[in-house]
Amino acid sequence: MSGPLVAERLSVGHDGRTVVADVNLTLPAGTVTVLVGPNGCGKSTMLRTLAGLQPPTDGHIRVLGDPLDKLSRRELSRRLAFLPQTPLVPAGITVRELARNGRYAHRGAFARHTAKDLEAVDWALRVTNALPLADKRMNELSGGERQRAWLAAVLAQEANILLLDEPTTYLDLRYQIEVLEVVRALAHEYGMACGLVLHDLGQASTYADQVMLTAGGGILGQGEPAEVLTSQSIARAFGVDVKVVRDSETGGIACFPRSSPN
Ligand SMILES: Nc1ncnc2c1ncn2[C@@H]1O[C@H](COP(=O)(O)OP(=O)(O)OP(=O)(O)O)[C@@H](O)[C@H]1O
Repeated sequence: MSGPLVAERLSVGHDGRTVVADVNLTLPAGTVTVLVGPNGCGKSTMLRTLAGLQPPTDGHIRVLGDPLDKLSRRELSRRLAFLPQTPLVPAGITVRELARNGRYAHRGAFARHTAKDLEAVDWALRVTNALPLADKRMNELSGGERQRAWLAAVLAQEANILLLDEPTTYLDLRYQIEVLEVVRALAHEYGMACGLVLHDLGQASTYADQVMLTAGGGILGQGEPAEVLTSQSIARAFGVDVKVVRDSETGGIACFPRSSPN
């Protein structure tokens, strides 16, 4: 499979210690890929490595055909946008200013914003339903509003690839759905390659075109949610005995515990 983001025989980790080994992964254009797995299995490490924020312990990553480690920070930012779990908010900044900062990769450090920059910012604010928040300061927003503002900022970057680390954390159900609907639209309507980490297997199976199940230092399954997220694979990955019920309309699953974890 080809795609804007391709990793071959990728191993990731920290301080020379490999956390996930030997992964082949493609994020195709126009699809949502969701990484799931137990706490500490290496999902964030994987995403940060794919985003170029830390080097792999082994293997190769290509971004739009070019080796990631050969791209300048600015060139990489034009191709790939990353939203970490807890991004730091610059003091006193408004939502529109934050989104404008997302245009950094498209202009010089001291250059003025062009009409194209302003257009991209407006588009990003509109798509994320953040236009009504545009002139509010980030520190005046609720968690859900702030998350939409961050999403607008990474969208304003107009990258081909979007990586989001647990974008639904701290959000109530409505905002979780809203963020996931935006991500799905970005993939299916705008052709972006979206990769995100989620803990909720129901949401992962509903919104993912492909799922990657990580545990025990490797990949237990990769493919369509219905193939990957079974009671057997969930038992192996999470050490829990669950009955998996699939909703025929949405493809989403619900997990019902059959016994307590030991
Ligand atoms: N900066 C770091 N330095 C050293 N080890 C780290 C660092 N960050 C994470 N780790 C370790 O790497 C492993 C994987 O962590 P990671 O955060 O990638 O897991 P995760 O699957 O995202 O977990 P969670 O679901 O809890 O967010 C863990 O053992 C963790 O302790």
